[in-house]
Amino acid sequence: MQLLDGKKVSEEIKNEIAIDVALIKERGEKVPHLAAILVGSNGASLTYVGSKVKACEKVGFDSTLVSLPEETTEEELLAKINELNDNDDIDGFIVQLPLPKHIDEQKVLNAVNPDKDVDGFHPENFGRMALELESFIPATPFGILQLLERNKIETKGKNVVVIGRSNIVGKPMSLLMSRKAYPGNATVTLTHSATQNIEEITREADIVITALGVPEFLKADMIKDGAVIVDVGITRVTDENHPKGYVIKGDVAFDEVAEKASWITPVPGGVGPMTIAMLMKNTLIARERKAKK
Ligand SMILES: Nc1nc2c(c(=O)[nH]1)N[C@@H](CN(C=O)c1ccc(C(=O)N[C@@H](CCC(=O)O)C(=O)O)cc1)CN2
Repeated sequence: MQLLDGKKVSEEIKNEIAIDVALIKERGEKVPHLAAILVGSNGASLTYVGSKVKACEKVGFDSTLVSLPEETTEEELLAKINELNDNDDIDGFIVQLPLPKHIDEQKVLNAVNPDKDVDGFHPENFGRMALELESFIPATPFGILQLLERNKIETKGKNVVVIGRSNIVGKPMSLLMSRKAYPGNATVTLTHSATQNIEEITREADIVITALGVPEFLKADMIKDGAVIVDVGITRVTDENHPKGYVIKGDVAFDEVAEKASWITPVPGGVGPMTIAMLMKNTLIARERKAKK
């Protein structure tokens, strides 16, 4: 078994971005500027947004964190989004998900200017991605593509099984793996909560990408020998013996699955850090596209 090391690959990508930023500075141009909107104080979201701000510092971007209280209304959030849409200094921005239940998530994502939508969640970007046109690719699927490509994993003609149909990971991932370009050109099965006998489907997979959020869902007897396993799950499970009070569990029963897999992502240190690195990449792309206009 070989590790699909997201920590290592994400550092490589951030170093490459930092070199590009140094060149931007040398030319006397403005460095990319990412803004993040966080509504409420969900512990995991605070961590992720903190990692995004730290990554901006590392690669040399400007960053702005907009923290809004849990009680923020949909109208107030939409007003903030319009402000960022109109602010020429901001190249790209994200709205950290999930949002509090009283806010309509899709309505909010629809309000982001597609040119600044570095999460790739706006319907225009999603549609363009599906049509294999230039678009922003959501950071987690983009990160998985990079992990496969940089480890030279063959995908053409392979059976890929995606578990989970979220708009952030499962749906875009299934579209990307079925597109013509590498990594892709695979035969894709998108499974979800209504899928029956899922183990019969996963056992046929050359590559399993699981984004379910159920700790240790994928067991060794559900995969075939030599399969590539990509674990997107990051569930916080309470553990009073741990200094943080929780441990992070993936969707994969790592030890037993690793014995059968050819490649596997660890959790933590797999897909998570790639998500952050690819958000940086999308922000750089947003800046470059704007500079060309
Ligand atoms: N607007 C968005 N919201 C959310 C996204 C997203 O891409 N855009 N994805 C997830 C959360 N997420 C980024 O926002 C994210 C999740 C996990 C990690 C990560 O590095 N995880 C570490 C463990 C960190 C920890 O919990 O201590 C790892 O896997 O090694 C980064 C980003 C939902 N919301």
